[in-house]
Amino acid sequence: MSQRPHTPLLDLISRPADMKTLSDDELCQLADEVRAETVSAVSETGGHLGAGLGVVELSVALHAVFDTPRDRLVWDVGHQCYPHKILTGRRDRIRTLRAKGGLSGFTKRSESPFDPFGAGHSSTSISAALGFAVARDLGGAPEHGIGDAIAVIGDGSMSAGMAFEAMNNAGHLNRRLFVILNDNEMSIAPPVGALSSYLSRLYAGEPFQELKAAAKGAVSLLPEPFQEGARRAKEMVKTMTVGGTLFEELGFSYVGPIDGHDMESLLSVLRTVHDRATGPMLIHVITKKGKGYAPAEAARDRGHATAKFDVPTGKQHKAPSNAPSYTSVFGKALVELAGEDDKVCAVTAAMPDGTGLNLIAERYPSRCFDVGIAEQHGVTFAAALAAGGMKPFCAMYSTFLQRGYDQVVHDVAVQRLPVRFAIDRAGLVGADGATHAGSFDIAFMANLPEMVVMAAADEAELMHMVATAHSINDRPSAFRYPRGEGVGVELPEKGEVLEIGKGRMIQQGARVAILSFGTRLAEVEKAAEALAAKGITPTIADARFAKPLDRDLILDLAADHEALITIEEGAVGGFGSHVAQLLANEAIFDTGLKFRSMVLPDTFIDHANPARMYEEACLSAKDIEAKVLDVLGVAQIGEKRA
Ligand SMILES: Cc1ncc(C[n+]2csc(CCOP(=O)(O)OP(=O)(O)O)c2C)c(N)n1
Ligand SMILES: CC(=O)[C@@H](O)[C@H](O)COP(=O)(O)O
Ligand SMILES: [Mg+2]
Repeated sequence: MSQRPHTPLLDLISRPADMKTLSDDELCQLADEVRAETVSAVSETGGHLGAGLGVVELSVALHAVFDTPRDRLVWDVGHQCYPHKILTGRRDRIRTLRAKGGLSGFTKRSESPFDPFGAGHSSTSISAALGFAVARDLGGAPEHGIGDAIAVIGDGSMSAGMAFEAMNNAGHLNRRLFVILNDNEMSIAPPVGALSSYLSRLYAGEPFQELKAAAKGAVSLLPEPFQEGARRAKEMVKTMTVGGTLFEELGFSYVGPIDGHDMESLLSVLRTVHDRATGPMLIHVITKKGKGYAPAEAARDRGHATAKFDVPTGKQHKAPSNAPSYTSVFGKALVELAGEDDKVCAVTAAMPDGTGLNLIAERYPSRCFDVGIAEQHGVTFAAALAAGGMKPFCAMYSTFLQRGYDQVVHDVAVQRLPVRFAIDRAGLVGADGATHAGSFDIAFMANLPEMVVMAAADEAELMHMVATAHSINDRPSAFRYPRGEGVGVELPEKGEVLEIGKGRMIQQGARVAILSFGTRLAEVEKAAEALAAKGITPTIADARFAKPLDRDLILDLAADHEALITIEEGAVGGFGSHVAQLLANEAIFDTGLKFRSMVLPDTFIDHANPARMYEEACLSAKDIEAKVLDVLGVAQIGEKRA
């Protein structure tokens, strides 16, 4: 970080309009201050650091040149938006990032008019910016009007099909639209794929001053001093095997590559394109993830995400762990299986470390596939691996699997192919908030014919479910487990193959039975302790399977108890709904059984730590205890939590 003494300019900037009077030198100074403020804030909050540090100059330059919020600036994923938040009236709350009641870690429409489109999942920005451009041209938002539409998308996010669907449409619609390709040669992990290699080839070995404006019209859009270099670059590009850049072939004018940390280049190119562009334009900006903060620049993930840390050393303050994470238990179990069975293979969509597949990638690299941010392709690719005789484990976060859902239905389930879905980050995930919550997978997987759906109650159960999924060769299966540490149970040497569709009894009690699906079981057991003190001993069972249901277990529990309560870390439509359907169809409600289903509330829950989120969702031990007392008609002393 620059150490030069200066009068703090950031104190004078409460919104981008305040930047309009700053000189270019002052904008450079402002960028240094924004970088220091970003590092300082994230050291206190934790969060996504590296991506934001890489776009500090770009954020300042975009706000200096464009007229936000009238011009709609759309950040892809939104994990790089902290500098943007600092510049757009949220500096006073920047140290509340990702905490309950604080700023979101992503862009969010309800938070600020400077966030015209919310994000969290990748590769949506070009579609959104194009939508704004067309709304503008059709006279939308007549009160304030819509000016320009600008998408800022990273090289990793550019690999997704959705980005290309938008480019395809934008090239055809031919509206004035800016796509800034922020190329830092990083995704969360190093980027993979032919597109990544292509982008590198676009600037390999070229000094930045030799701006390659390969598009016919683009040369004239560049500032005078750059035009000669650009002409030469254009000649050079003509000699390449491709006829022009891929982006030009799609109907965009291409400008770049530009050094995204050189404010002078950024400002002059953005001013020129701002003044002269008529159609869609792609500006290729080269940046460094983690730029300007040495510990981030040196980290394997370039500081992509961090816990709170000490600024001078970069040392992160991580709470000591008491148990292995579910992710690592899954990753190790899969490596073991892959050692025993050479048909086992694995697919991740740009999350090798996050899903634990880094372990199999290291040990059996030829059987682990990082397909990039391409969940749809990843699922279909896994389907065909299965059709071709392999045993694929498709490991995705619950929230990102949503993007591959048609492929789950059409390519996997309809064809009854034995893809094993390892669904990580199931349930509420904490600081990433609503966009990343794994709330829907039980519902959207369990409604598919023949799909086997399991949820692990603890990390030993997860090992059994990996083994069980491996053994299912005639249909698809899925097992879900949450973010974070397990409960600390002893791990078996090897996972056991479970009997399909059979749950397990945890405790035999009377009057009320609690049937848990997944890791709420620990809270159920806590609630049972509190209930024991009140003379109530609930029966507790772990369903293990949402599909097929353990009919015998459920019907026995229903027959032997006054009340049956189901609980799961998922939205309505999941496990509890399937149990209710069974009870209704078997006319069990006619017998007077009291049935309650505890699910996530029908609302999107904002970021907080997971325990707080589950309290808000009324799925914690206290809520389970209250539900039992309520269903049994036992009077409760004390107040109900608001
Ligand atoms: C659909 C989807 N899949 C996966 C992710 C997880 N994810 C968040 S950021 C990221 C990497 C993005 O890389 P890039 O766009 O190059 O941005 P950078 O972090 O390099 O600035 C990934 C894989 C996501 N947010 N959305
Ligand atoms: C921005 C994004 O989508 C990812 O970086 C995500 O925040 C990762 O989540 P985990 O921390 O649970 O791996
Ligand atoms: Mg990147």
